[in-house]
Amino acid sequence: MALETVAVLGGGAWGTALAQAAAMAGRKVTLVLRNPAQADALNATHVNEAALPGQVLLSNISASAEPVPADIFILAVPAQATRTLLTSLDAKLLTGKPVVLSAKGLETGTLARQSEILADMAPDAIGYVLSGPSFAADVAAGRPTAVTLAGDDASATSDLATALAGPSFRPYAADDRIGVEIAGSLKNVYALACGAVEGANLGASARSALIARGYAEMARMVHALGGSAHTLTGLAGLGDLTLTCTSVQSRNYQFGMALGAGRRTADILAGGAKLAEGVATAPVAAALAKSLDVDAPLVDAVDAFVAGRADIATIVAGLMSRPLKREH
Ligand SMILES: NC(=O)C1=CN([C@@H]2O[C@H](COP(=O)(O)OP(=O)(O)OC[C@H]3O[C@@H](n4cnc5c(N)ncnc54)[C@H](OP(=O)(O)O)[C@@H]3O)[C@@H](O)[C@H]2O)C=CC1
Ligand SMILES: O=C(CO)COP(=O)(O)O
Repeated sequence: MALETVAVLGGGAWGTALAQAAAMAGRKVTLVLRNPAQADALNATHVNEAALPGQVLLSNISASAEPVPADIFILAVPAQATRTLLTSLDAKLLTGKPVVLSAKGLETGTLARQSEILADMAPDAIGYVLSGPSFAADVAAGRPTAVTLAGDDASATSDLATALAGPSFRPYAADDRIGVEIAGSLKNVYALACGAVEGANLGASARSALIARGYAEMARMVHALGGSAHTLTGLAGLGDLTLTCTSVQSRNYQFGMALGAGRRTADILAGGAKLAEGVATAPVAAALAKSLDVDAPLVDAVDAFVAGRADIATIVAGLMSRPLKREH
């Protein structure tokens, strides 16, 4: 199958960075933005100023306000917008094509993973998920980055990884889409918690405890959904969990810091906060855990905290007074 041309649907920070990564890999890339004026400006300046200010994009990237045919599609809109985006597309465009899902979140209402949304909306597309420790600014600037790319067919996934790999962008092929998607979605929820720990001055020890117990919770969830907990030892699991839960560059971490400092979710959102996927995913993950009968006290705590149902002192007291148990 030809893997020469790439259409990236969604022109925010991540879509722009993935367009740059694909261009560095030698592909001919179209970045599809929904705003025609933004597409025109990008074609004129080779900068997507709204998404990655000042970052010059390679000349083999052009922008379009209309979807175009391509050998590879990459979807890079927020998790809650993926279904809307797919609704607006002619599904025939995606028939038989690799479609790389790069959003990290679970859908409100349906509890669906991104690949489940794709299967629902474009069943003839071939779904892959891409996730891992990768800030858009790093990828676009050509700083070394490694991610997981998971698909059902090992040989096709390796071919796709090869088509997207460049000198600074290294996708590792994998086969557990469930594990990769749950890891990418839940790490944002735990990053909110870790940011809150920093915002409330609860200490680095508490943050590391959250990371480790969050990892255990993720593993229970992945196992219950039929994925492999082993996936979590990789880039999409441990790699991204560590990055997002310890870095003030993370938007989820920043949002958590604001919450931990005493601000309310509605006020932070009203103040024009950047996208923090964990805010929408926390209640979905809590509902999913409940539906699977998985013990997920941290997801439940973040859900309650973000929704304003409990303050941080009450949440910490609740978590610390849970019955003692064996670690594994
Ligand atoms: N930024 C990062 O470092 C990384 C992000 N991700 C993930 O990528 C996803 C997107 O994040 P990111 O790009 O950073 O977010 P941004 O907020 O930077 O951009 C989101 C983009 O999606 C567009 N969009 C929203 N709804 C639609 C729609 N219905 N149709 C078409 N376009 C739409 C927006 O368009 P408009 O500007 O017109 O509103 C905007 O360009 C998230 O799930 C995130 O977790 C993953 C790894 C790294
Ligand atoms: O997913 C990311 C890095 O891997 C980006 O995290 P934030 O969305 O929290 O900035």
